[in-house]
Amino acid sequence: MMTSGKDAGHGANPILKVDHVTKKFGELVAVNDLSFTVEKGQIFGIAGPNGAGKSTVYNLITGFYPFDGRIEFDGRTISGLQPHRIAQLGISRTFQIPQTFPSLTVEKSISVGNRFGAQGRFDPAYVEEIIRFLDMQAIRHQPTGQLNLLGKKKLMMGAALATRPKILMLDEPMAGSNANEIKDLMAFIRRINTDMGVTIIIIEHFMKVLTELTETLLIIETGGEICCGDPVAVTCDPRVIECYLGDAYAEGS
Ligand SMILES: Nc1ncnc2c1ncn2[C@@H]1O[C@H](COP(=O)(O)OP(=O)(O)OP(=O)(O)O)[C@@H](O)[C@H]1O
Repeated sequence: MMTSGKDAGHGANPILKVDHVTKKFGELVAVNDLSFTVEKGQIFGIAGPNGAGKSTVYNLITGFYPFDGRIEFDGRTISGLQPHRIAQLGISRTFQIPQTFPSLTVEKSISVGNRFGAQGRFDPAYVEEIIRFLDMQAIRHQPTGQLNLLGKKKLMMGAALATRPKILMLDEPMAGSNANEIKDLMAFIRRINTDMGVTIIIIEHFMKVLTELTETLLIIETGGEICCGDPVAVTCDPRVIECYLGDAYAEGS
């Protein structure tokens, strides 16, 4: 079903509402009166050309910059809160280039995430659960700097999950991965959503990943919405083909 992200707040069970949000860097309008709603339990995709404002949207949700408009998470306004406070309320994110502490072991890295999310309290049983979920029991004492790219990506998601988020925001998780790794990561992301019950927002350039994985897809350009709705319908939208996908994609799909 094709809807508009502007219908913010009309979903059955919203967990995140971005409501008329604008962010300017000097004269540059990076995010322009953008509204969208993410439903609890969803995998929600965001795509658009380079410089469209996708990462800035993540930075606004996670509290890195002040902005105009309002963001509501799980029934409360989070606009203006500090990043660590937003993280502790239950929004966690990963980065396109895996950010790990190279000299820390797998187990310690997951523990750091757990301590941070629980504001210093530590739950070793939950750390154990995450290590099992990652299938990293055999390499728990290995420094994360020795992991391959796929391992680092999963470890970064595991450390984020150790904070016990309600929403996990992934920034181009497939970047630099081959076809087999993409398949593996897609299955892993599905398990985070279904087995752990975590709502997921994913920025990605691989449209096949978005059409297979997401339930709702938002396309933005120059900071504003182009369209939002069922991912297959969105990729057939002439405005999306014109501004982002190009005719070659439309002919090949
Ligand atoms: N801290 C900043 N200061 C000034 N301009 C910024 C800042 N962060 C982003 N921008 C600008 O805002 C616009 C949106 O950038 P953003 O990184 O959000 O786009 P994006 O869609 O994530 O792009 P990409 O797909 O290339 O990662 C760009 O023109 C960028 O140069």
